[in-house]
Amino acid sequence: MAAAVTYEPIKTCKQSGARLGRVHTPHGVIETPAFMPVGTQATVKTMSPEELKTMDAHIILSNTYHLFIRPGHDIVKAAGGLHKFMNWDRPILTDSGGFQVFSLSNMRKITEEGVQFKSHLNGDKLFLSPEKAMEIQNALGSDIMMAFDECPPFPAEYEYVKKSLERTTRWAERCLQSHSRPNDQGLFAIIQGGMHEDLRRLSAEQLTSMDFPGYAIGGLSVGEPKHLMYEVLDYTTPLMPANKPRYLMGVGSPDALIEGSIRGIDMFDCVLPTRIARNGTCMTSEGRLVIRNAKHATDFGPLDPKCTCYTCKNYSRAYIRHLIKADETFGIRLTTIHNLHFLLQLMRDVRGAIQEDRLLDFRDEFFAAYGLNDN
Ligand SMILES: CC(C)(C)OC(=O)NCc1c[nH]c2nc(N)[nH]c(=O)c12
Repeated sequence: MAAAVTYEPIKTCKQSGARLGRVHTPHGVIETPAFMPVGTQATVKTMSPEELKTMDAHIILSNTYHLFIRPGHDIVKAAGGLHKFMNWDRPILTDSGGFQVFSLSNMRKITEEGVQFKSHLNGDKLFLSPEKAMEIQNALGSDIMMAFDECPPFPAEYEYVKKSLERTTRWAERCLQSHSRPNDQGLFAIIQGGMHEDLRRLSAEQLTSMDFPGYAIGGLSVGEPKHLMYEVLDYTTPLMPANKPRYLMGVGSPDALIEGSIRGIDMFDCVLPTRIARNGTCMTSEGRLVIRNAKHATDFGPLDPKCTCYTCKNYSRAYIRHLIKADETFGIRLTTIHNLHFLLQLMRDVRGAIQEDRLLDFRDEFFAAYGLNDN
């Protein structure tokens, strides 16, 4: 049966305190710090598993809430689980659905028991709870499962955030109890607490006392200024066990991936690269490039001269601009391949810089070329 999910520390960067590691899972190893492409509905939009392997993605993310409402976790289970269903034999992390319910569903009622809400697809009345979220994730068979939490809105009242994190802790306890895998294999808890140091500390202490295999920081990248996110990381990551994976949820942009790695984060996920690709915005070593811009109409060079991805090796800005303007599907496949490769390559470079004890120098070099205020 499935092995546990364990963290193997490899090295700490002498210059920055960032760390190199490996997360071992039943479906393989993840070199960290790592970026996880998001495949919300059992596909990283427009990408085949082979293309994801070509760009060396080690793990992808999928969503409990989305697969629960469509096609239904019973169908995925009948297919042999999510790996088989989507033909991906490397690690999968599933988010627990709590966050999606709070961000997607308009009508919802939160009680101690769980969350009543309406499907954003057809308005059906639905209910998610810690037990239901674990039932769904165990049916999907993901390697890493997230506890069912509440991500409070930003900004939020101190008292609301406090009550919310305490319920999130009680929900995490219930996830542990209802997890069908022995010794909570692969179940990560999510530290909440908003932008308040004492509440982040309270959430971390309550959750680390339950000894989960891994810990995430939720409730960030919710609209707060970047410096505030980094401040929360400065005092929250040291509260997380050094011998367990640290996952910063919903992050992020190139600068946030570097700054988060410097603060000891091991895993990141964000829809940014795939989402902006669909409107033709590309991340390049000189900053963002909006391919629809007329100046690219006769530019027969690659999106990024420094990039080695399939798109940059074979197609020009002029051609990609044409496809995007013509709303040709191949166009967003090419921009998606490039953006995902760009972030996966960035993480390879971050790991290389940690290996050479020079991550702060790397950050300065990257920002000088990319532009400080990317988001
Ligand atoms: C607005 C975006 C999505 C960029 O970030 C966040 O909301 N960041 C927080 C976040 C992302 N995914 C989560 N999953 C869960 N269970 N809990 C969370 O708090 C989060």
